[in-house]
Parts: sequence; structure tokens; C-alpha cells
Amino acid sequence: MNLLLQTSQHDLQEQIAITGSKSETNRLLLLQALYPNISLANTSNSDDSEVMQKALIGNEEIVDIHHAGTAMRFLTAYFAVNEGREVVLTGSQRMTERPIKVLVEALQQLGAQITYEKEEGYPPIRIKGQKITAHKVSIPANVSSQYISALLLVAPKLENGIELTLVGEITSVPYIKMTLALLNDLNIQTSFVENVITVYPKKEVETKVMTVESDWSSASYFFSLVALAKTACISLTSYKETSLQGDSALVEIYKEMGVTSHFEGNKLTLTKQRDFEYKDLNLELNNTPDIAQTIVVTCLGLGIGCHLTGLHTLKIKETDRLEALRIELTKLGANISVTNDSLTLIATKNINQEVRIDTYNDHRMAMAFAPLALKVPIVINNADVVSKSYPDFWDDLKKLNFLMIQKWSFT
Ligand SMILES: O=C(O)C1=C[C@@H](OP(=O)(O)O)[C@@H](O)[C@H](O)C1
Ligand SMILES: C=C(OP(=O)(O)O)C(=O)O
Repeated sequence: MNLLLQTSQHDLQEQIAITGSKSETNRLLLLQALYPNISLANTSNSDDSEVMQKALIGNEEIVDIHHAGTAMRFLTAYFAVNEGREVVLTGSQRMTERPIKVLVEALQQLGAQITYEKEEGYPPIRIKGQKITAHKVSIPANVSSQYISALLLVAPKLENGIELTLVGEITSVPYIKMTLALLNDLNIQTSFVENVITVYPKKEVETKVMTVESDWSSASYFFSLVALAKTACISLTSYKETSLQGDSALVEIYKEMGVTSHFEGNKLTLTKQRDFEYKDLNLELNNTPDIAQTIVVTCLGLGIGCHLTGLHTLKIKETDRLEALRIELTKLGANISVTNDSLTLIATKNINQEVRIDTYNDHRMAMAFAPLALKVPIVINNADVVSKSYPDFWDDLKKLNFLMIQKWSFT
């Protein structure tokens, strides 16, 4: 489905309910498989959480997690320590290009039995679950924090827990802290001192309902919409002022783009500041890689420039996001350059109309570019990719009176 988006609505007023964080949900689904007496509320309705849940409750030999990076990484660790079970873990074409070697080698240090079915270092992988008693392991920390979270999540069920030494610069740190915080919520003891993380074993946890906070990465598209509208007041539920999700940094980042955030209970209200003085932005996004696309598109729409750094992990996500941004923003008339870990956009006032944005099987390409419809009509190709994290995205956008016309590839 290709969608032509346009709107003449410049005052955005609405209340939107976004479901739970997919990062928190996928962690908690795994923890629930380890500790069945916990229950979950406000879970994510994303495809990634659905495949995670199916993989955990199913009993197939071949487990296909499609595009879900967290599911691939978390389940690698889960099946590796699941004594007596053998599975082949695989995913979409793109998943077979996303590296897994760092995690496989760390698990092998602990005694896991994992082999590659095709290319060394990449899914699909064959895992023969083992009883693990070793507990000291080291791992390169600069490729993906998901490898680290994967080990930490299964650690409390290992006989001796885990003592994990992180080697090199640590990337996407808030996601590691989220994992530890969720373990702590279950009274599982952890420590994170300098570059060593320890998780202590815990056989049972108390019965508890874990309520997932709504997804901040999904909220980013509304920050962008508010920034690009003439006037706006959009409320989002259910959010916390102190969040486990690093992407809650949106509140501070979008202040620099004229968006005011206000909390009342668990309702977050975004309003557009009047007479705001815009300046080019300089941001380090190592802690918040998933909002880089949203931010650069907002900057283009506002006619300001930006220099974003700390982006090296973008190259191994759903697509090479740096390259995808360079190609699509150039089509819109932007002056953009990228390196292996940064992006620079020069301020421009003109945006090309009715450009067809390719989405590269990446939900965030579709959602990040959609708010630009407030400035120019825009076509989003393969718009259904949004279901990876936010299946209701287009319905929620309709509530803001966006006009959406299905376009066929040849029209
Ligand atoms: O642990 C998680 O839930 C995630 C960690 C991040 O990945 P990296 O650590 O690979 O940057 C992030 O981009 C991803 O969307 C979700
Ligand atoms: C990178 C993402 O997801 P994953 O790595 O879990 O596929 C994302 O949702 O932006």
C-alpha cells in the first residue's frame, strides 16, 4: 500500500492512546516465560511483540521472528539456556544480514551450543539448549546493546547468575538500564559498576502485575507533528515523567524545536510554543538511536539544519538508516551528508512536492516522513511497514484529519 498524504489542517487537537513500549514488552514477555507467575498490562500490539510471544509459547523447531531485532537477540539467549530443546532461529531477509556473532560468542564462552546454518556471524542459527553453570563472560559493547540485554534477561535463571564485562565504548546505554530496572522491579539483584554488570540468581519471583509504559519512540512522531503544525495541542497516554525508556529525552530535544511537554498524571500533553526562535541543532544520539529519523525530518520541515552524531548503530537496523535518510531527504531537495556515524543537514526553505518516499522495510522511515505532509503533499511507499512497532499509526493520523489516498505504483 502506497499512501498519498496531505492535509490543510494546521491546528492539531486530539488525544491519542499509544500501546506499551515494544522494548519493555519484549523484555517482560521473556521474563514471563521464565517466571510464569508475573502478568503484564498495557503490552505493545506491535508485530515485534506478537512474534516474540508466539515464539515463546510455541513448540516448533524453526522459529521465525521476521524483522524483530529484540526478538532475535533475546530468544538466542533464551533458547541457548533452555536445556533439552533444539531450535533453528531465523528471520526476514534483512534479519539474515543483521550481525549476531557478538552474542553467539558470548553465549559460547558460557558453554552454549550454537552453530550457523548459512553465513557465519548471521542468522539463521541452530541452538541446542544447555544447562549453563559458568557465569563470567565478556562482550564487545559498541555494536548493539541488545546482545547485552539478552544475556542479562536470562541471567537470573542461571545457576550462578552472570558477571558480564563490557568491552569498549557502550552503545544505547538506556536500553541496558531498562533491562536492569525491570529485573530490579522483580526483586532480582543486579549491580552495574564501571564496565561490569552482575545479575544474581533468583529461582522464583513474587506474583506481580507489570504495567508497561506506552512507547516513547512511537510518541516521537507526535512531537514532530506538533513542531510542524501552526498550532497544536496533542495529548498522549500513558506516559511517565521519569521513564525507563531513553527516548523520553524527546521532551528536552523537542524543546529546542518549540514543543512544550506537560504531564498531568499519566497524560503527556504537547503544545506548540508561539514565536519560537529556531536555531540549527547539534545532538549526540548514541543513547536514543530510534528517534534520529524523526528529528532530522522535523528539522527539514522547520527549515533548520542539524548535525547528529553517535549514529553508528543505524547502519545495522531494519535498513541502513543513514543511507536511506540520505537518499530520501535528497529527493525532497535537502542538502544532506552522512558518514558512518553522523548526519549533517543544511537548512533549506524549499521542500519538493509529492515525492515518493521509499521505506526500505523500515517502519521508522514511514512514520518519520509522514509529519512532513503538514508542509507538502508526500507519498509514503509500502506504508504498512508501520506495523512492526505501531500498527495503529495511520488510524491515529486520520484522527488528526490527514487525508490519505491509496496510490498504485504506476499512478
Ligand atoms: O533493547 C532494545 O529494546 C533496543 C535497543 C536499541 O538497539 P541497539 O542497542 O542495537 O542500538 C534500539 O535501537 C532498538 O529499537 C530497541
Ligand atoms: C531498531 C529497531 O528495532 P529492532 O532492532 O528491535 O529490530 C527499531 O524499532 O527502531
